[in-house]
Amino acid sequence: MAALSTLRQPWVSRLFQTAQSFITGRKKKRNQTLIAALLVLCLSGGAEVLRRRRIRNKVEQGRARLLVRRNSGIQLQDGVKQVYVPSSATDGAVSKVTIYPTKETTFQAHRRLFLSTPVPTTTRKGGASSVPPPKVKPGINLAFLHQFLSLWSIMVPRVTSKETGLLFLHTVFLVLRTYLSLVIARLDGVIVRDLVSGNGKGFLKGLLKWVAVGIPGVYSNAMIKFLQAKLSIAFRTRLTRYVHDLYLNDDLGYYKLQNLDGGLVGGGADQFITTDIPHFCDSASALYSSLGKPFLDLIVFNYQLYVALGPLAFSAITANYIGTAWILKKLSPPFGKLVEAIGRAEGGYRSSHSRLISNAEEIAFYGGSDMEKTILERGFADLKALMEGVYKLKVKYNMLEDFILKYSWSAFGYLVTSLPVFLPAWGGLGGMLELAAHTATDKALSDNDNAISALSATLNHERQRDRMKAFITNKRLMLSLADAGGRMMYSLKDLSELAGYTSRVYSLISTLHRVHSNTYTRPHPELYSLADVQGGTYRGFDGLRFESVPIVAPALYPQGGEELISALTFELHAGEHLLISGPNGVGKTSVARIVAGLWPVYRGLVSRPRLLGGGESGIMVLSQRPYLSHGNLRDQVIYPHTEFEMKAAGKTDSDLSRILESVRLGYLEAREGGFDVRKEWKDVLSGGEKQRMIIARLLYHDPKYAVLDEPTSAVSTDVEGLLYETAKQQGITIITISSRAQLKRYHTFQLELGVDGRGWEFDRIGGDRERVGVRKELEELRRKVERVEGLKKRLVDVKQELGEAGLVGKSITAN
Ligand SMILES: Nc1ncnc2c1ncn2[C@@H]1O[C@H](COP(=O)(O)OP(=O)(O)OP(=O)(O)O)[C@@H](O)[C@H]1O
Repeated sequence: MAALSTLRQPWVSRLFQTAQSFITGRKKKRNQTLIAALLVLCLSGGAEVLRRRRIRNKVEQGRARLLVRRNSGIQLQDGVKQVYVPSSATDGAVSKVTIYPTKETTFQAHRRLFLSTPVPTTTRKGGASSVPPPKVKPGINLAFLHQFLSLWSIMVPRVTSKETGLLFLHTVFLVLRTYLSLVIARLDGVIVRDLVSGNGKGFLKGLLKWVAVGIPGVYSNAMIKFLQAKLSIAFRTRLTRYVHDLYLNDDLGYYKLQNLDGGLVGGGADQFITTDIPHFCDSASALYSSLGKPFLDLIVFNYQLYVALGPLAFSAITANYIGTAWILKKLSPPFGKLVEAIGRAEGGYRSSHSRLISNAEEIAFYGGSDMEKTILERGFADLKALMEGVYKLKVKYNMLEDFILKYSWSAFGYLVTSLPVFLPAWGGLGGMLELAAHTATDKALSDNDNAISALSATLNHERQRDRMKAFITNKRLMLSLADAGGRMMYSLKDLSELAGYTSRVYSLISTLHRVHSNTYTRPHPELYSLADVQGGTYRGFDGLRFESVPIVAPALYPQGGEELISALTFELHAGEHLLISGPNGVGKTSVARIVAGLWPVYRGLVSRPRLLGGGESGIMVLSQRPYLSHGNLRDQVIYPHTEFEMKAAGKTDSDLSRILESVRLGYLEAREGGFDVRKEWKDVLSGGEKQRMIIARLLYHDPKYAVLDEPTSAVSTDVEGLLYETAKQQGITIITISSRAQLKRYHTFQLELGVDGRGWEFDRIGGDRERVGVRKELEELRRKVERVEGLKKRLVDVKQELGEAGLVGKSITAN
């Protein structure tokens, strides 16, 4: 209590206040200082972060530019790759793209979608069979739905994926646009009403609202187009990466698609990937807005008209839609099929051009431009004829479509909007208003009262204005509805075209899946069918062994292959170099194709090293035609390694210089301006240089075994010896495919193919059998020489006899 009373003293409270103000003042100041300090700290921290980020960006940009120049990327965990691509054509800026590979489990899950199309085909007895028809005609049918949904699962893999966000945003703007159309329809009616009734204030207010609605209107229109393009790119990215993962992997899809599987009709895989996928994506993303928006409009506007005009109008509109859709569907040409046919013709025409580009030099040597022109013109004429046919069909269809959708629908629209006026009992809300107005006027007239008559005239006037407003609003709604309906009907055509693209993209992916999973199930009577591969390959053998393996040239599935060599058997170990020889076309290169897994092992067993490439457990196959890749000089030596892999393997540019030196290509680095220079190497290097470059590649990868197909046909004999010696010194066991007998000296064994047709002989060079063979050949030659000597002697004798008889002139000599 005493303490309390002390506190109540005025001087105490004054002191307390002074202290408090001092403290709060100090506190305020301190707080201010603290805030200022914090602000300075934040600002300087932020500036530092920005500075570091700028430096990091600069370093990263520098490194990225280097990677772009060096044709390389960064390999992350789980096969994730980071590549850099130029993002601006002018300032050399690059942007980072992270590519996630498709998981094997995803492919497995998708197989059931792409390898068996569950199209129910009801048999006559009523039973259902789910066997997929080999080729369903593209069109709006169940197969299309299945194909589209299968592709959709690739384009939008998860609910949480980016594409779902884009679709959602797209939908938001579509709804917004529909809402704005509704607002505009109402506003239109109000403005006309105010104009007719001379209500200036209301008219101006209406105009202002009209302009205000325009701003979100144009924004939503622009966004719809933008999001449609974004969607198309997003779909294309997903599909292209998926296809790349199936196309370019260890299963050699890119080879098998052309040489073993006949699933792709009309154009090569390039046409499908670069043309059909984009067409499909554009068409799919456009369809979402061209179908989604009118669909939404139909629901909203129909409801509005139902309220305004009544159930009769609604039923008439619905019947009109169904009737129109039925007529158009009945009379429309098969757009899906036509699109597919055009795609096929485009593919053929394009592949003729690609062939011309890749064989330009050979064709130029022959002066074959006339022949090539004929081929190209024929291809284009096919395409043109097809396109003209399609456009002719489209003209008729467009006339019918326009007449129905524009003229007959407008007339129908007027009819429906007049319902409340002429048939008020059937005219919904509008009709009810009309009826109410009628009753009021009639009452006024029957009352015969002047004041009420005047009121009735005003009511009449009012009714006319409302009628005008209702008519304008309903007419606009009808126009929007007709537009929406029209777009729905037009999109029937788009849908058919989409079906055509869908069919092509689906056939690409299902063929790739079939190659990837080796699913050839259709039974076939042929002996060597892809559905009847009984042999196998064991990867992990230190050497090369064939056990009763027939060499079979495959035909496109479902046809069977042709046997070239029967049941080949031989075994080879490290250090035993083999020469495979035989006449042209007998199947020498085919042995390499089987080793590399390009062709199937129909019967028997092939055992080979584990990897197809360099290193202790690798076998490398170098083809007859030297392949030079896109990229710089370094890439030619290290192919198929990237620079990143080269560094990971502990190799440097000076190692490459040494290798080039050893194949007598040391001058290239200086002549071409270093390892980073990019050129079209297949045009820059001569035939011999190309072959030496391929040997350099072999020395770089340093495999334990190497199959070389005619590796030195274009190099001089001294270089040939040097190349073989260098490769052997490196410990590479060489299997050469060549019919040149002088290569025997570099090999231990010889495999002769085509002995008595499909036979073969495997023997040690200089071995007993060969020695016996050579001896036999020598004896044969000796016998022939003896016979020649005998003939010569006989000739001299005959001449002598004839001379003595005086029958022959002096012109005959012994020679
Ligand atoms: N992709 C293929 N599909 C079907 N048959 C093929 C294919 N490639 C080659 N052939 C055929 O297989 C046979 C053997 O071809 P291969 O290339 O193995 O002959 P080769 O003995 O190496 O001939 P060359 O000495 O002329 O190089 C030839 O008749 C050829 O026409």
